[in-house]
Amino acid sequence: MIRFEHVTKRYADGTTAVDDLSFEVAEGELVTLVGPSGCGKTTTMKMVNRLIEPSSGRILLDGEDIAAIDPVKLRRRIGYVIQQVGLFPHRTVLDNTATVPHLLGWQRKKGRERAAELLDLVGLDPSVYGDRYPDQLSGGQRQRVGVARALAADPPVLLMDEPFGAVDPVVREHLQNEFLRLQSQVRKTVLFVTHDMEEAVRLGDRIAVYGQGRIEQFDPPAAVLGAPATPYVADFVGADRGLKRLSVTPIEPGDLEQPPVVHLDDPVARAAERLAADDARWAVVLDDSENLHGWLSAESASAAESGTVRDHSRRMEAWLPVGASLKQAFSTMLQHDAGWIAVLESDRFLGVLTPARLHEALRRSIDADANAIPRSDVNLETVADA
Ligand SMILES: Nc1ncnc2c1ncn2[C@@H]1O[C@H](COP(=O)(O)OP(=O)(O)OP(=O)(O)O)[C@@H](O)[C@H]1O
Repeated sequence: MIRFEHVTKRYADGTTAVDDLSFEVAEGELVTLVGPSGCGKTTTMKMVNRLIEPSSGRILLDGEDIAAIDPVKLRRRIGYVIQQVGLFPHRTVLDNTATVPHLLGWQRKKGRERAAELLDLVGLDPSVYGDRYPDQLSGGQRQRVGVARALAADPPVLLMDEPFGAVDPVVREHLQNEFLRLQSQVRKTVLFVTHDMEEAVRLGDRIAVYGQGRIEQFDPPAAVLGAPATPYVADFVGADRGLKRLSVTPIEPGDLEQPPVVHLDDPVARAAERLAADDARWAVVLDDSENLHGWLSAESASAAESGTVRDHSRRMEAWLPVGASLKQAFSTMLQHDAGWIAVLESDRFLGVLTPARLHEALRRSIDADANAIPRSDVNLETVADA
């Protein structure tokens, strides 16, 4: 979709901002460009919509050399979101969002309808926010309007230059999650500039890690974290990359522990025997449809004199779908102050993740990436401590 072929940008003062860059971004892919200040990320991005012209090399959009496309027409195919959102202060949120449809000559009504639809999509109720002016919004809300505006004419490509850089970390994480949800619906081809590795890892299908004017590594997040291509990348990714990996490592069925399982209508005495036989401290409780209900402790089962599991079990709120990240698992454990969480596929109970299993999964994933083998093939005995 976007292809850089040996692109170099040398500014008039002799600064080489980008040096012989070649890479390709597939349709519907989100690539994050990450690197220290001044390494050429913004220059790379601005060459795509011809705000900056390359000194040599060429850039293709859908196979077409962009040098041959009229810049104004080109920019209509490319949404652009920047940190200083650049909303028009004297226009309402709705009118700001409809800017591009308006420039494209859409009828006013159609443009405003589309704008309202997009505000809704980015989580701003148009009937509440549509008639406000930009200075009547929070920073996070203004960023959302910026994203809605960039999407208004439904461009296939989005360029985003530190779009969430100016908001506090909590709002930022919220915007990132919303943006991921949005992207799963609209599937744009996205170049996303950030200098925050955590953001690059959370959002990118692939990450381009920049050194001075060059890409040092161009890989999916797990590979960048697990197998940094050069000492520079390892250094940039940081010593806490094990921690960052949590957000890109999914829970797999092989990570789970299988405690005893009992059912709601089982006599509690039988459940107690089962727990004693397995020498287990607790059992998972399922209902008739094999859906998770909660748990039963060995202590309350053996103390019970009569009744069914239903009478002595407790509900379990801490669960996640298989495929959720280890970071979500960790955070769910903390939130519920739980020593384990249930992992489900649709509604079906698959097993439980404990802190020890979580740590094992993390160690396995590091070794799997370093040796390019599946996680299930990793022999933990031979894995060095993460
Ligand atoms: N108009 C210009 N003239 C001369 N040098 C420039 C110009 N614009 C950018 N540069 C230089 O080119 C290099 C790359 O700049 P660029 O803005 O692409 O970096 P960046 O990675 O986006 O940095 P940041 O994260 O700080 O925005 C820097 O050394 C910068 O000083």
